[in-house]
Amino acid sequence: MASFSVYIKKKGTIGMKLQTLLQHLHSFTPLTTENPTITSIDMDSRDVQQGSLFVCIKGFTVDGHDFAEQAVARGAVAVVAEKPLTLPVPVIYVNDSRRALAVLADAFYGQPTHQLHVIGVTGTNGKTTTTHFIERICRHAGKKTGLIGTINMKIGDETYDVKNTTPESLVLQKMFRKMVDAHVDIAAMEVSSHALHMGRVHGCDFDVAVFTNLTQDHLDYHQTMEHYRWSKGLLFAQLGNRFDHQRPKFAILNADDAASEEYKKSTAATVVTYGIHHQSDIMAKHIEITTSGTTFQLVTPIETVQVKTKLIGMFNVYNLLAAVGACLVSNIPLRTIVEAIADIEGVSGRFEVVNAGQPFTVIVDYAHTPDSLENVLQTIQQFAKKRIFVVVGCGGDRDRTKRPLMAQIAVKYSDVPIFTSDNPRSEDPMAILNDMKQGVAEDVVCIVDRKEAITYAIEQAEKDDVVLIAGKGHETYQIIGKDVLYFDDRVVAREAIQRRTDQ
Ligand SMILES: CC(=O)N[C@H]1[C@@H](OP(=O)(O)OP(=O)(O)OC[C@H]2O[C@@H](n3ccc(=O)[nH]c3=O)[C@H](O)[C@@H]2O)O[C@H](CO)[C@@H](O)[C@@H]1O[C@H](C)C(=O)N[C@@H](C)C(=O)N[C@H](CCC(=O)O)C(=O)O
Ligand SMILES: Nc1ncnc2c1ncn2[C@@H]1O[C@H](COP(=O)(O)OP(=O)(O)OP(=O)(O)O)[C@@H](O)[C@H]1O
Ligand SMILES: N[C@H](CCC[C@H](N)C(=O)O)C(=O)O
Ligand SMILES: [Mg+2]
Repeated sequence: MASFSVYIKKKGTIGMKLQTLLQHLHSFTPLTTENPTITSIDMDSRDVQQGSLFVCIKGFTVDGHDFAEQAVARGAVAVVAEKPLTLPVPVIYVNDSRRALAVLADAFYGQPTHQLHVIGVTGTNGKTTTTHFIERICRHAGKKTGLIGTINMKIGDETYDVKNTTPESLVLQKMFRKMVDAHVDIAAMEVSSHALHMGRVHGCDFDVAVFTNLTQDHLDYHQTMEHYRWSKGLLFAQLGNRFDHQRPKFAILNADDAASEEYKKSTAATVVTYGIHHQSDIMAKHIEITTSGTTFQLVTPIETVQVKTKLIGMFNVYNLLAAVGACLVSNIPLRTIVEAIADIEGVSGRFEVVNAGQPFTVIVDYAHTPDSLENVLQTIQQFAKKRIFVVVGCGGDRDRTKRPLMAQIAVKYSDVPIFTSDNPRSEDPMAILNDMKQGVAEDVVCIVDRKEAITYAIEQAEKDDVVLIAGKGHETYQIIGKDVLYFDDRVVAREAIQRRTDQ
């Protein structure tokens, strides 16, 4: 709360004196005595308006320092930089401008996470699903909620577009401020390994940290599984190292995933475990999955209750257990949680059924990792009466080593695998398909155009078959080269079904 008193809000604009703001950069001795009023902080020169403090970030693509002059021309009154710059406004030099940005943003927006109950969810798969479950349970309990993740950011019903699963610190702190101003009680957010490693969440005062699972993804960025596991572990290691009984911190860990042992050791927070196979604080027992839903006995330290949900798939039982753990330590009554779970429909693009009256089942799912693809296909195998088709591709400019693995899984668990493009980005779509083919011995149908691939599957499918369209889920675009083209698996599938019906 220290800086809250200096956070000024007048006539719709906010402002803070430069010298006051700089006091938060503790290791820094200001070289300037100038003291302009800072009305915004920006990391993108194109967003700068009069009164901005522009922070130069060395990116993966370009160097923000190269845009400092442009930022000043647009009205920046001070600049934070790592390298010498000659500018007509004060320049504040720091060793690490991304880290400085996190500190400044937290201070500028009045340390909003100190005034919110923040639940962070990390793990390879299930972050979006689990945060959405937490949001729905909290709403059912009458709480005003905030949500940050892959699909969008939300305050109550209001939605905001996102570029990243976990945005940069500046975007995050601004959103948390908005949440505090809107009287949000609980915010649930996805915390990606990239964000943890790049320090996008420095300054976020999490109350609860949740771990879903760890399997292969993002080796393009992390290089090794050890680095990936360690990066995710930062959420637990940074969860506060003191026992503030007014504001206890909790780590909710998946006892069935080996990485939890490491995370348990790295956190000083109270650990609550959940699981199905290993003894844990919160457990699901006697699980029964049918095509219309799942029931299980939910064992908690409070009491054991029966749970009924419309969701299917063992992975969703795990996601529910993670959400139950997060909500219980956030003081949501168990009975309310169970009531809410009974109402939960799926999450957009996650095991989403496309029904246009066809005699076979079409499912769109965001599985884009080997483990998620395997989980989804295993779930489909449990209810499929006839053949399973899978239309799948792998993203360009992403972990190449997962391509042959995903291909192998598609072939292993389906009768008709069809390899196609996901988001090729800057890569040659044929080269991605070739990487996939390296994983399989036999010839697989390859149709580079995703629309054609989906259409092909739908035209071949017969009564009681299941068509899984994997990888893009809720996405409403396809990135080919630098072009972001409108594309929605659900719409393409529906149109293909319609064309077939009309024939
Ligand atoms: C590899 C990576 O993480 N890149 C992130 C990075 O972009 P970048 O380094 O390329 O930025 P840049 O374009 O070089 O720009 C550098 C600086 O110059 C500034 N600039 C640039 C142009 C200009 O005209 N003026 C200007 O000031 C930029 O605003 C920026 O401050 O910084 C950007 C701003 O924070 C991010 O949006 C961007 O995420 C890109 C879109 C991305 O795809 N990231 C992926 C890998 C990612 O982070 N994924 C995880 C989720 C994974 C999961 O769900 O499992 C995520 O959290 O999203
Ligand atoms: N707990 C889980 N374990 C394994 N697979 C899962 C789990 N939950 C969901 N999945 C599968 O992973 C896909 C992605 O789920 P979700 O979007 O919740 O994950 P995420 O962690 O948010 O992914 P991203 O890293 O892209 O943000 C789902 O469509 C489903 O196929
Ligand atoms: N958060 C994931 C999403 C991948 C979705 C998939 N459709 C792709 O483009 O690879 C990533 O950025 O790696
Ligand atoms: Mg997500």
